[in-house]
Amino acid sequence: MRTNPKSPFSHLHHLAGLVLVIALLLESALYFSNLVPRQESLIPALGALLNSLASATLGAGTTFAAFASGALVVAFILLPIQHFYRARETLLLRERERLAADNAKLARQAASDGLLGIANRREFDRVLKLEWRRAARERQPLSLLMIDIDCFKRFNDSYGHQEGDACLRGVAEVLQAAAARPGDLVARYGGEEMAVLMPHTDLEGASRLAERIHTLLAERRLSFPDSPVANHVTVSIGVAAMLPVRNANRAALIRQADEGLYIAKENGRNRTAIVPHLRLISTSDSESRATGHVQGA
Ligand SMILES: Nc1nc2c(ncn2[C@@H]2O[C@H](COP(=O)(O)OP(=O)(O)OP(=O)(O)O)[C@@H](O)[C@H]2O)c(=O)[nH]1
Repeated sequence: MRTNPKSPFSHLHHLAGLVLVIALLLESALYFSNLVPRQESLIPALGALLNSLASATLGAGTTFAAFASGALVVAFILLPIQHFYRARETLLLRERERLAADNAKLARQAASDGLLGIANRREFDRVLKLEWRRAARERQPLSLLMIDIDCFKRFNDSYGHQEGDACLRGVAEVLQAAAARPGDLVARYGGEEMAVLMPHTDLEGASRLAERIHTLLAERRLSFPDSPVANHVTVSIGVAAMLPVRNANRAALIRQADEGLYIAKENGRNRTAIVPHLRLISTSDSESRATGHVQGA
């Protein structure tokens, strides 16, 4: 059926349709472009605009028609679209949170030893590098304990590798209980050798921690009747401390603690050997030798 082009109702129809289409396009465009926060719907504002436009130009009857068609558009087009995008947004947010949690878990796994649950060698190297630089910046001492289970080969030979693994876990737990400061790092350095890195700690503080490890281990009494040292699991510990200098060779700290460990083993095991050099170390003197000072446990 053809409509009379001069009929005011026909103009009203076109105008209302045009306004509604523009409203719909505007709402969608704003949604897609992120120009307004998505929590703030424009729908009430657009409804009010439609109403005032219609009543100003066309009178009460047509106001109702505009309001009714606007309400239909809102109910059947705009609200479902809004609902769809909000649901999608929630889904994306959850997915992002899940990915962040997965990434954190993967990073933790990559940094820790699968058997002992303490930091692995890679993480130790990473943290040593960072702490060395920080200590140089803050002119603070950095200490290191190198810890080795005594006669562990005999332990494995006597009780088997599974018991050996349990023993390693027990020692790692003792180290974690002893190194209680938030900055301390307990790591598996390799095989049955573990390390504790202590920022802001001098030789005296590090030696106290070494003694605490011997005491806690004796209290824990991890059974080792075949040990030639004691009838429980014991460790030997090398202690070193330095005042690092940026760009200096941090391997010197490891070398010094290793030297202490060697001396502790040589002197009968189940003891601590302190390499007593709290000194500024530079690239040139990093090769110089440390002399060992032995302390019984
Ligand atoms: N069960 C178990 N054993 C390990 C692991 N890593 C290294 N070992 C064992 O640790 C033992 C280390 O032995 P050695 O280096 O000879 O030293 P030790 O017997 O502890 O003697 P001292 O260090 O001189 O007291 C070896 O038998 C390794 O097989 C591990 O993850 N699990």
